[in-house]
Amino acid sequence: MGCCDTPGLMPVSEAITTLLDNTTPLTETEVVSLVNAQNRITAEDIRSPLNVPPFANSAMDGYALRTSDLGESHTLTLAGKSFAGVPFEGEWPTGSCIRIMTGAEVPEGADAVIMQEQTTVEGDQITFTASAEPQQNIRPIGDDVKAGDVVIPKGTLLTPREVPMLATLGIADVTVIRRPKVAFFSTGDELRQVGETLGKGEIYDSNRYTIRAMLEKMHCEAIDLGVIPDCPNQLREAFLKAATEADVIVTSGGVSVGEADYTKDILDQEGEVGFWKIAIKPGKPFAFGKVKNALFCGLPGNPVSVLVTLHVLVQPLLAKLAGHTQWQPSITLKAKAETRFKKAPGRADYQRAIYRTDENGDLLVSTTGNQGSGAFSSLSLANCFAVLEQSRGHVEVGETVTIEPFNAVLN
Ligand SMILES: Nc1nc2c(c(=O)[nH]1)N[C@H]1C(S)=C(S)[C@@H](COP(=O)(O)OP(=O)(O)OC[C@H]3O[C@@H](n4cnc5c(N)ncnc54)[C@H](O)[C@@H]3O)O[C@H]1N2
Ligand code: MOO
Repeated sequence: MGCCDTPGLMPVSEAITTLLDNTTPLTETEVVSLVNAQNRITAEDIRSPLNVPPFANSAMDGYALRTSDLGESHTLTLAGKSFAGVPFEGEWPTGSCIRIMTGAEVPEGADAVIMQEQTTVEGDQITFTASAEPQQNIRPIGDDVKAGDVVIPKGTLLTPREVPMLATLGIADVTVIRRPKVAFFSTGDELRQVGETLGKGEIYDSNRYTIRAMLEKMHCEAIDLGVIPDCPNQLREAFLKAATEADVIVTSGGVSVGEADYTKDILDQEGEVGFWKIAIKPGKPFAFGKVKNALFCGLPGNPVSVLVTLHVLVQPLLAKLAGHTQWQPSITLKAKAETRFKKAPGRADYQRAIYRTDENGDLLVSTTGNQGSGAFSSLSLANCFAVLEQSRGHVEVGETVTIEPFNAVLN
């Protein structure tokens, strides 16, 4: 145990390492058409079947010529036209030039294109008002991609930065890794569905909405098993059903030490507990383990704890399971505190905060208010987490704070 560790609580970095060490990437693949390939992960290196561009073409509307033909007069005779899709074919004599459009194939022998703004035209006599460097305004064959190059490596998430690239290569079908199946349920006798009327002591089940929304943003197949009451037998059944249907089980609630907190006991009975309790706030009683072949992530019931533990702990696990090899945690930046941040040493706090750039370009960060584990309203005001290190106490105005801008999953 290091100097700043808290007895019984695993440091966040160690918890993430353990989660990843227990996660084996999926290997089953499926073929999807390119229109359905967004948000999928490539199962193999994708090599280009062609050069891009596939032929030398013009970057400008103008005239293709041989620079050696530009004599003292700078005037050449028009000998033909090359349009995108309708290239010039045939011979063009010395001393002539070819009208060419952007994207059109450069005629054999031409070594430059002069843009039409740098010409005067009289009948078929084209006078060039600027000189030309060899290869000027010509996009050579294979300038962007060479045939046979690996364009998209295995394990890449296909986004608007990759899908059009595959279209450019003429690739209609993509072999991708199957999506992780994640079964989830909430636990608690107090939980009602939205649309129902609340009785005494009851609240709405919001955690399943958090879990579903984040799983979908993480491109998983989300299997909603509903709300399970605080009843050991029903919980046991839900555990076993989830384990047969999914690669990962995510639950909310019942992982603390209360008399109706059965989740960890059932994990212990039906599977194995990997670890329990992390030095994180919110999210301390997070439980990790296995039920049959499924990984198990037991999130604490408090609504902000659910979002934070999904983000900090479950997200890396799912990225690895999904076979996403380039996945990185969100970037962190340093910002100056504009407000005080209340904190007790002992756990790493993920506080809801808002950062901005001041007139000097410096990053500033302030709290969005109530940091209680159930206070969800301060989340929608926030654009980042203020990540306050485990050993740290209160942060005073002017001190430096590590911030983690919300990534695509939370935006
Ligand atoms: N004696 C101790 N008590 C508590 C400890 C502790 O160490 N010793 N830890 C506290 C911490 S930290 C957390 S976090 C919570 C986690 O408890 P559970 O995971 O057992 O969660 P529940 O008790 O079931 O619920 C906590 C809270 O969240 C509400 N909740 C639960 N599910 C939902 C849902 N689906 N949607 C909305 N809200 C939900 C629930 O009503 C409770 O208010 O334990 C502390 N206690
Ligand atoms: O860890 Mo709990 O999530 O602080 O409230």
